[in-house]
Amino acid sequence: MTDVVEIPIQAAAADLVPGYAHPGDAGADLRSTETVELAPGERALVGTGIAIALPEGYAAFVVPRSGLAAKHGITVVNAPGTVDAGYRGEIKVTLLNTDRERSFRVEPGDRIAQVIVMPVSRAEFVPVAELPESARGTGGFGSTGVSD
Ligand SMILES: O=c1ccn([C@H]2C[C@H](O)[C@@H](COP(=O)(O)OP(=O)(O)OP(=O)(O)O)O2)c(=O)[nH]1
Ligand SMILES: [Mg+2]
Repeated sequence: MTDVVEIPIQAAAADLVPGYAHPGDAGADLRSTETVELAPGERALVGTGIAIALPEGYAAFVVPRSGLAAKHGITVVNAPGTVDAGYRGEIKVTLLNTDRERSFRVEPGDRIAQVIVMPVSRAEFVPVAELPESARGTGGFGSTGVSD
């Protein structure tokens, strides 16, 4: 059993409290409080009816559900959406329908995305004249090859 982080939550209804489907799951599902019809290519900011108080040193990340993505082309525009520890507002999900032909309808109570709680470091960015060398150096964006 890994550490469990206790997170105070205010939920508009008890069934909106995010739940893990299985022991060991990283993502807890977020539910919609709204009815939304997403036309092909359309996006919407969808309420989840919850607000949380993350401990300092943690963040929560709003990410898509793979089933909605694979079957319906539903994703989260800004994935991973970042919920800061100090944020006390309602967590919202920027849902996007990437399907070119089919609309997607969200009903209240539907599981629209998931949230992952993680410890995060706070950085101090220190300007320097030279960065330390590394094996990768400045190579990126496909420098090791793209297709194989
Ligand atoms: O998917 C998301 C992403 C963010 N937020 C909330 C929590 C987060 O702490 C706040 C601000 O997010 P972010 O910093 O990504 O947005 P911004 O456009 O930079 O807004 P701000 O100027 O308020 O920081 O919005 C959500 O509810 N859902
Ligand atoms: Mg910001």
